[in-house]
Amino acid sequence: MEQVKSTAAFVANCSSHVVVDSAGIERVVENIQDKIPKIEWDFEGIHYFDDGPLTVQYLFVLDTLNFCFWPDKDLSYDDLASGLKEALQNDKSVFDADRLQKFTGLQLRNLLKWPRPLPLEDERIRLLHEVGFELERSFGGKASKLVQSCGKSAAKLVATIASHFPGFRDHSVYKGHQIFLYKRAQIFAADLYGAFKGQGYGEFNDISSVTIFADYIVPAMLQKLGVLKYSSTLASIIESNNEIVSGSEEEVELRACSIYAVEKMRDLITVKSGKQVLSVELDLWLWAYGVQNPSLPHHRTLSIYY
Ligand SMILES: Nc1nc2c(c(CN[C@H]3C=C[C@H](O)[C@@H]3O)cn2[C@@H]2O[C@H](COP(=O)(O)O)[C@@H](O)[C@H]2O)c(=O)[nH]1
Repeated sequence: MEQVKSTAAFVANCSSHVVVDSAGIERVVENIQDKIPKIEWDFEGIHYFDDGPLTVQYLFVLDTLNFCFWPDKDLSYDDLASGLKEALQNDKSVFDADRLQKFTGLQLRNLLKWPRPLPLEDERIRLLHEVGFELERSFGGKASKLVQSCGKSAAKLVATIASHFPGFRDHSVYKGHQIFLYKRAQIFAADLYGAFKGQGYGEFNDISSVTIFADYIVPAMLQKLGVLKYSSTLASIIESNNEIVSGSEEEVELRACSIYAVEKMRDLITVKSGKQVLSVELDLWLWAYGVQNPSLPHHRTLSIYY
């Protein structure tokens, strides 16, 4: 995760379309008075949880598909999390590695009770096949074995996922430099931490090294709070719902500056209060408020990473 932090800082330092405003960070930290509003993992009550390895399998499948809902204006992350939960409750073997490798678009759509093709449905299916195949080849078919192989290190988990599952390699090249954002791999570690309350499969000695998950909600929330400032061209692209190309300077800056800004916010909280906070906690607070503001304009990029 050091790579995520250092490359996000590189982008923030030579950014052209997005500025991280230190005064905005100061204001937010003052307003929350060093207390991040506490949001419970699964505050929505939509996730599967049974305290065992099947929950790990569920979360890995969930985060394999945890991207790009906005092209269908009625679809949201909640539909995915609750649809997969119901499917698992009805059939405990639905996410077995051999079955993941055979999923079709129509089956996934039916499973989620979605009446039309999902956004990037062919990519979702390709990624499910990849996950089923590699889980079977290297981890006895079980996401729980993948987690256990990482010895309570979230950093090792992210690195292991990125090395085994190409679909999780959330990298970009920006001004000639490779930038690491790892949204879905990191959120899997955070989901384990949140669901298992830091115990068992959710115990990580280095959870503080996880950054925020650079999606399309957190940047919008940071902009609303005055932490991110956009160039007038970028602001008008976002406000008019025009698409931003994956890998473009604008897109990488939106994501990387969000990571950098929240790391700065976290440092400032520590300086002001002496308290250590986790980026995972800041992320859940920002995200939960962001999704409760559906009118918040967010950037639109077709991407398998977020
Ligand atoms: N940064 C960040 N991004 C997150 C999540 C989550 C859900 N995390 C669960 C963990 C605990 C809670 O109980 C949550 O349920 C989804 N997303 C992203 O949001 C977008 C979906 O938006 P909309 O189209 O409006 O549904 C999409 O990019 C999706 O990948 C998060 O926590 N942090």
